[in-house]
Amino acid sequence: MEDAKKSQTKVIEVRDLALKIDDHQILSDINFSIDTGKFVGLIGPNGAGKSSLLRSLYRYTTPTTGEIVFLGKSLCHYSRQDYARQVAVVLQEIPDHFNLSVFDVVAMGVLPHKSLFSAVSLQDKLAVASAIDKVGLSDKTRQPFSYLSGGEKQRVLIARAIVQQPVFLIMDEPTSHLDVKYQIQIMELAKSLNITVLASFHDLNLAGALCDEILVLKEGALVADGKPLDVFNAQLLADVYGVCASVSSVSCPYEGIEQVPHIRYHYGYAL
Ligand SMILES: Nc1ncnc2c1ncn2[C@@H]1O[C@H](COP(=O)(O)OP(=O)(O)OP(=O)(O)O)[C@@H](O)[C@H]1O
Repeated sequence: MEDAKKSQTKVIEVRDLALKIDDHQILSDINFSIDTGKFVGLIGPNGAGKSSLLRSLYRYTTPTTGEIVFLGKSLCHYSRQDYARQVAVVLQEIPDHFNLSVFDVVAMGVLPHKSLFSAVSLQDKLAVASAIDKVGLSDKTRQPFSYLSGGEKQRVLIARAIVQQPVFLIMDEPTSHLDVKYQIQIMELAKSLNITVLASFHDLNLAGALCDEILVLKEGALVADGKPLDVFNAQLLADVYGVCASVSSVSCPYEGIEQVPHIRYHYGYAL
């Protein structure tokens, strides 16, 4: 089974996906796949359907039509627990983990791997402590989660995902509460996990610098996908976001990538 998982080149395939709620067509005709180990950014303006698409992928929402295939098998053939063991989710809304400490919230990451009533082992505790350290919150390990700032809570949820050791990590605007240092740190951390990631972004320069591939949603449809340098251009930014911008190519700090796009917005054009 482990070997079968590793040999899959595609972690996720989305085929002809559409989502309609009441009379509202939220997503239509979505087709894409993500290869193992890729870090993919999902971008698009407010209301484009990014969260709706991600919700379908982590099984919160059932698409109206189409199919999602995870590691070669249709999602409907996975039990909830089996899927939860392999897919971690970090959301922009921060759940209120009433009365739980930072340690307890991060330790929830080991639960999908445990049978009912089995205890958290010493090895689990070390993994939890190590993940808390990685996100820079060791000094807050015993603090109640509810006392943390929005950015600190977000970092705790990333630590929980690290502990879960998923095959696939889905992140819905994970940097929305973070200051610029932690925006970069958290996304670099997600990248360093060397797992397959699909993350939605509003910061296009951050997405362009970090992602192997970009998916662009507009009004519920996938209008572009490819490498950041191929996707980001002035025409696309005008068409999708209605902004005037120029895109240049700059050298990249990350190993294996030579050039990344850099977007410069021109303000005042809408006046
Ligand atoms: N349960 C629902 N019922 C009706 N409409 C919905 C529902 N969920 C989402 N929508 C609508 O679907 C569209 C896409 O919403 P979604 O939250 O997926 O967009 P988004 O790209 O994530 O936006 P943002 O960048 O603002 O977070 C919006 O018009 C939203 O109002």
